[in-house]
Amino acid sequence: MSKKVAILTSGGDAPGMNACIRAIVLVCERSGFDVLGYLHGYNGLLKQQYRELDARQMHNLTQRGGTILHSARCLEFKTDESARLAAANLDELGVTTLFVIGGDGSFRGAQHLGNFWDGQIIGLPGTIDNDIVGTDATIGYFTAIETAVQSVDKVRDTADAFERVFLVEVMGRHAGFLGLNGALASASDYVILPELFENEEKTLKDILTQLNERRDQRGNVSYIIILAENLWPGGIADLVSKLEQRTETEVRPVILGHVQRGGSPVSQDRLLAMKLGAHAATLIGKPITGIMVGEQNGQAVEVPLPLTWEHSKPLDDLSVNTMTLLMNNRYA
Ligand SMILES: Nc1ncnc2c1ncn2[C@@H]1O[C@H](COP(=O)(O)OP(=O)(O)O)[C@@H](O)[C@H]1O
Ligand SMILES: O=P(O)(O)OC[C@H]1O[C@](O)(COP(=O)(O)O)[C@@H](O)[C@@H]1O
Repeated sequence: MSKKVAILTSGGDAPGMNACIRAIVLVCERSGFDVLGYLHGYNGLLKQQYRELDARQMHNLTQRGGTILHSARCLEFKTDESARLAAANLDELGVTTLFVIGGDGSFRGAQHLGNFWDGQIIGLPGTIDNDIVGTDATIGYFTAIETAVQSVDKVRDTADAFERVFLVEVMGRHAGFLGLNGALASASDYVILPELFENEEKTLKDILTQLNERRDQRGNVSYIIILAENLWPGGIADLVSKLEQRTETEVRPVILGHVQRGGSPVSQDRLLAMKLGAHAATLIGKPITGIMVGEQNGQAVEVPLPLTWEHSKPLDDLSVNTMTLLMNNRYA
């Protein structure tokens, strides 16, 4: 009997998930394995909702954003009862390997399932947040930076025309990777990130000092602040109003939101997705389970799932130092 493997995508979708599905399916097909795709994350696993996947369906897929398997959050999957049901459903279909493409929450779900299922479980890091330890980057992160940068470039045009202050909110849940690199690559003026945030007063003072210095030296200037979501205590509207009071000028907010999750994946995400997906498929049937396949320094690595979430992934020093030199601590 030929081996049967399954794939699901879970949590926040990320550009490149389709390229990863394709890589897994193509390698499986070469090896003569059957592949099915569960729909809507862990929901599909609980409801036995799936479709069969073969190489023909993978045509023209790499460049598509989103995920053909759909994604979802599934709170009930946290219960033991759900994990037992999922295990029974996998066994009923004869699935022996499950690939979970998602973020740290999805990996917790995979680990939970592993407590009740004897099959092989392999995670692949798919999230725009890049907040997964054990891999240099996650699938979707580069595209999200690109989208943020293109959006800020456009904001800059109108900000320049009016010499206005803009506050742009980016995603990232609790991680500043997207904010930091989006801010740097768009040559923004100031960035507020969860990892570096001290308090409201200090942040407001820093911004005021920098903006006033700029205005003293150059007259009216445009000024763009990048704000990571879920960070400012009173939300973006509160920061806008505090900045308007203190700068005595209009401040306009822009919330980039889910736009950052969409779009055709950039090459870096396609390549990462293909490399990780293809490598993961070569592990089928080997005595290794409960791991994430990641990339570190150009090498594929296999990392035990708990290590991917036990600690927060730190921002890299080079990016932070560059930001300090060119953005937050540059007054002229
Ligand atoms: N502790 C957990 N136990 C079981 N399942 C979990 C756990 N944490 C998350 N999940 C599952 O993973 C899904 C995605 O997690 P979430 O944190 O929303 O997204 P992401 O995987 O992108 O981080 C959840 O909706 C749930 O189905
Ligand atoms: O789509 P939702 O449920 O509103 O979730 C928004 C969150 O999902 C993300 O886009 C991706 O996060 P995850 O990959 O951890 O799901 C976060 O940046 C954002 O905070």
